[in-house]
Amino acid sequence: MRPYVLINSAMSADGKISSFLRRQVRISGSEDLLRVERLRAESDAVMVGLGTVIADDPTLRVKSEALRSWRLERGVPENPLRIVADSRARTPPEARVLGPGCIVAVSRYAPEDRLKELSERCEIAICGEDRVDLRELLEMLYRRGVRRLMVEGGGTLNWSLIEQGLVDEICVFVGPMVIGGQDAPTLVDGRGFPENFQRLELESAERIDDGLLLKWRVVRSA
Ligand SMILES: NC(=O)C1=CN([C@@H]2O[C@H](COP(=O)(O)OP(=O)(O)OC[C@H]3O[C@@H](n4cnc5c(N)ncnc54)[C@H](O)[C@@H]3O)[C@@H](O)[C@H]2O)C=CC1
Ligand SMILES: Nc1nc(O)c(N)c(N[C@@H]2O[C@H](COP(=O)(O)O)[C@@H](O)[C@H]2O)n1
Repeated sequence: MRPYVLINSAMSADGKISSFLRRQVRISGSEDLLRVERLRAESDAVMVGLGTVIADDPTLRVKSEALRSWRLERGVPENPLRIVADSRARTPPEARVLGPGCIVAVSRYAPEDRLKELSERCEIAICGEDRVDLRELLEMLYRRGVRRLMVEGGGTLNWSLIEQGLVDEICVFVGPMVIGGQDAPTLVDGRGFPENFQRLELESAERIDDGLLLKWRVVRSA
């Protein structure tokens, strides 16, 4: 058993989630950022890949006091669990995502000295041999009570999850800009499908800020 997995992202009109500089680009408008906050607050856990931690240094916490109180009233911690997929335990010790409530998922290849240092700042979950085994990680999260997992990128982690059939829904805000560049990260990077592309079903399309919010359901092949 695994949690319901929702990928949320913001991309430019040409499908990029950042520029070739790989630094955070503000694509979402204020209304979309509020929506993202609500999605976080409604999730049991929020996950990113190491590339996003290094590029954006996200907190992955719920910033709105009202939404944190809303969670507490429901008997859950102020913030969802924060998960980082990081096979070799390279998360910088000063990363803002670390602290109580953060799990760094590593593989058995992660060096002992890195694990020792990181384990002072977060919980460590060992899943997989060479790379984090995402299915194993999701099953572990389910056993810990995670029923709804929000994934906030980036393109490499999104690809691995989609390739392995571990995603149920994709929400993407398409912002009013062109970023361009063949080396700029896109919503889904990795190797890509040569054929038998993952099919999606459009659930809704809504105009928000100066862009479009698209919600897609991932179609399971029979
Ligand atoms: N506009 C948006 O909504 C968002 C944009 N971004 C952007 O995306 C870029 C980062 O994306 P990426 O470099 O693709 O990094 P990523 O965030 O997808 O992390 C990839 C890394 O995760 C680790 N990992 C461990 N196990 C893995 C597995 N089984 N499969 C895949 N990765 C695994 C590896 O170290 C891998 O290099 C940044 O430029 C950031 O600004 C990131 C999140 C959201
Ligand atoms: N929804 C959305 N819109 C954008 O324009 C973005 N650049 C991102 N990036 C993601 O948001 C994370 C920021 O997290 P904190 O607010 O620091 O907790 C960042 O890491 C990306 O995952 N998202």
